[in-house]
Amino acid sequence: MCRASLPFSATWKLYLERNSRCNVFRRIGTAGSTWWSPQCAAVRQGIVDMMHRALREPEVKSVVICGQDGKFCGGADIREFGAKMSGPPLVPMIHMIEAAAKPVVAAIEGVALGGGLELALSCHYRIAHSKARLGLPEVTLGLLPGAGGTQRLPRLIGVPAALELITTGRHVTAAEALQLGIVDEVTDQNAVDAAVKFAQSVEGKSLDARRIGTFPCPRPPDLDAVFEKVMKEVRRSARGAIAPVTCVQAVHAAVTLPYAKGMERERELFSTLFTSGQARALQYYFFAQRAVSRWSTPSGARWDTSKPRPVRKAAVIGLGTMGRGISVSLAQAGFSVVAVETQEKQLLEAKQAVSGMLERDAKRRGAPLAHGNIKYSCSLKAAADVDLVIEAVFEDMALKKAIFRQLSAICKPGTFLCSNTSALDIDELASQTQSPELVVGMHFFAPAHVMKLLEVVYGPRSSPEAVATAMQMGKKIGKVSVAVGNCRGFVGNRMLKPYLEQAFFLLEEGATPEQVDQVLEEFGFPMGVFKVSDLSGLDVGWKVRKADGLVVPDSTGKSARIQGGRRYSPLGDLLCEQGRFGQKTGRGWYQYDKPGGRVAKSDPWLHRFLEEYRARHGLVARRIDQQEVLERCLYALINEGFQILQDGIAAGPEDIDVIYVLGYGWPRHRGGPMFFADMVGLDKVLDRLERYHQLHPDVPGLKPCSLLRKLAAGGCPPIHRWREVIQKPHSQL
Ligand SMILES: CCCCCC/C=C/CC(=O)SCCNC(=O)CCNC(=O)[C@H](O)C(C)(C)COP(=O)(O)OP(=O)(O)OC[C@H]1O[C@@H](n2cnc3c(N)ncnc32)[C@H](O)[C@@H]1OP(=O)(O)O
Repeated sequence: MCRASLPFSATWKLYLERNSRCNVFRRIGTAGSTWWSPQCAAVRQGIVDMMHRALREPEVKSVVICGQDGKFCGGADIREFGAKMSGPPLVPMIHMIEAAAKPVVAAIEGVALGGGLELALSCHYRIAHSKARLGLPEVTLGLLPGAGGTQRLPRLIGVPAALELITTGRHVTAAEALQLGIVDEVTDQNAVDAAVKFAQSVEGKSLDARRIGTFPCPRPPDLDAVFEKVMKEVRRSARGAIAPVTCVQAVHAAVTLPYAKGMERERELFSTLFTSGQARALQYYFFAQRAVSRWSTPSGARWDTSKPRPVRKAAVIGLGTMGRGISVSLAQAGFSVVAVETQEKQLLEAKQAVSGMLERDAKRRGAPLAHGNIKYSCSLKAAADVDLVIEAVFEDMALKKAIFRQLSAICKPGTFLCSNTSALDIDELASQTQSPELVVGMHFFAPAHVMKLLEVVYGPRSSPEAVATAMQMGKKIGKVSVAVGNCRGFVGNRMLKPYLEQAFFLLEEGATPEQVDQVLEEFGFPMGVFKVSDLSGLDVGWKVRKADGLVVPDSTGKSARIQGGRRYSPLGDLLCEQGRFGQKTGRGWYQYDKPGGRVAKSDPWLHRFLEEYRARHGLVARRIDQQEVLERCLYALINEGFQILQDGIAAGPEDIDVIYVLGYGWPRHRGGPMFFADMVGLDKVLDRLERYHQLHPDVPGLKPCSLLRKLAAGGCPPIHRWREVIQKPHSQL
């Protein structure tokens, strides 16, 4: 089967030059798809057979390998990794190509990624189209380039550049590939024609200096120091991911071992990664990120049946931190933006800040400045003729409602009205407007021009067209958009609540912020929960809790630890009462050298405060081990994830996992919270939650959700089968 419509599934053609004088080429082999599938075996078989013929037939003087439909090769078909490999193995095939006595030229159009680039590196010459992209992205899938990539690339472009490309998986443009020395020529014309011409020009020339496997690997004079430094940096940024570290080991082998031994080492290291849970998690995540674009809602609205409306001009209302970031994102993507802030002074400040952000970004990306795309105004009336509005004012329902009422009167009919609220009821906002079907949430994450995630929140009255338009708009501004239902906190912030709650309870029971944070950081989060709270500001949650009536003393005048029959920890409120709002005040769960300081230091005051708090409430501190910290925080969060699936707020586990990886720092190599639950075992998660709930019956967040029970009772089906078990509730959408 030919899957030529998929960019990764390049179909191979092998052109052999029959007669260089009259420039006639005969297509002698075509096979579909990628390395691992049956078709892929056919591809390799095709290449091996044709190479044998090309080498045998005296009239053939050179060979050009190219893809079909303008794509060289995106590498292996990830879905086939589990299958048994058949057909000729890849590594002997690339050795055969490299050893060929006639010149073999790779004509690279579209992409040459992973195994695709490794094949190209085995050719004697590489000619790329100017729009092609090349890279070894295996590390992002939990692997390393296992067909000689870690041995050939450092020989070709040097150790530092190869390490950078292999440990990050970064794709490079053809121009950069030329500069690095990965390709020999770049053309704006037809790359296959150019490669054929090139092949003719090198016929009969010696290939001794063209076989990368025979090159000595450049050896930095201070080899040990170089690798030690790189390893330290890679370990730090990998946050527990094993593939980047293993990639460094493989490149080290290229420098320290002869080629054949280096290849053996590459294979051994590849095998350890190939069967690892991290590779499974990263490959799951690869597809999850693509699956979220195929959104659906409980009422049956879907990505493929709902048409978005074109948006050319958009307004952003409120130019605080979020509004500024959103304006920058829209302007950079070419939208015409009206940025509104009602106070003149704030408008001026925002204008300066936005201009600075646009300038820095243009410089970083080498892109043109997008200043001209933004007009500033103090009046909501400036939004009269826009196609879509994103309201990003302070998180206050009364204020937002007033704005939605005004917008509904001011904007032309059909304008979509969106809110960047992170938790408030979208339907309540919609009820203020004449056309509630045009209202959806567009929840950005700070900093909005950097973070890739967008939660698109549909209310019960949002039209499929409004959801589709917001989803498409997200895509246009480079976000990964996930459609979610309307409830307090939507998906991300709703799951955060039980997680935070557990962290507070653990402090009450004897843990310290340092201990909890260390466990979470060792798990792979860039920052523990208390450091994140200090960064975002403790006062934000305090205001919400006050508005919810939670910040009240009990009958003895102490802060209440039970609210509505549920356990409640007032620790965060008590810190705020002391003016400790986190980094901004220089004090929070940690201390900082000054207000706005970034480096968290342990604070003896906080430890004394916790001891006094426990004494006041008759709590006896106990030793809490790492496992309990991790399980209580993560399983409470995961349990809420199951509840969200059960309530139909997220359509599938992939939506939750993408939100957590992109929005909340969940380590990618652990796939996301729902994938992690699947890896741990649903029965084990259930068992531990039951145990913790028995010990803490006044914490509803620890009571296992019925969907989790159902899945466990059903034999713990793998994650890709959960959707079959999730019952879709009825909705009016
Ligand atoms: C000793 C043993 C030696 C073994 C050595 C051989 C091993 C080789 C390892 C590899 O080659 S690993 C694979 C390396 N390649 C990649 O990681 C490429 C991943 N894909 C991409 O970067 C992009 O998809 C693309 C190719 C640049 C195209 O991007 P575009 O934005 O145009 O399209 P997408 O939406 O991303 O993808 C379209 C469609 O295709 C599916 N897909 C893409 N790549 C793969 C793949 N490698 N395997 C399977 N499926 C792939 C993607 O999921 C989309 O389909 P969907 O149905 O919408 O999900």
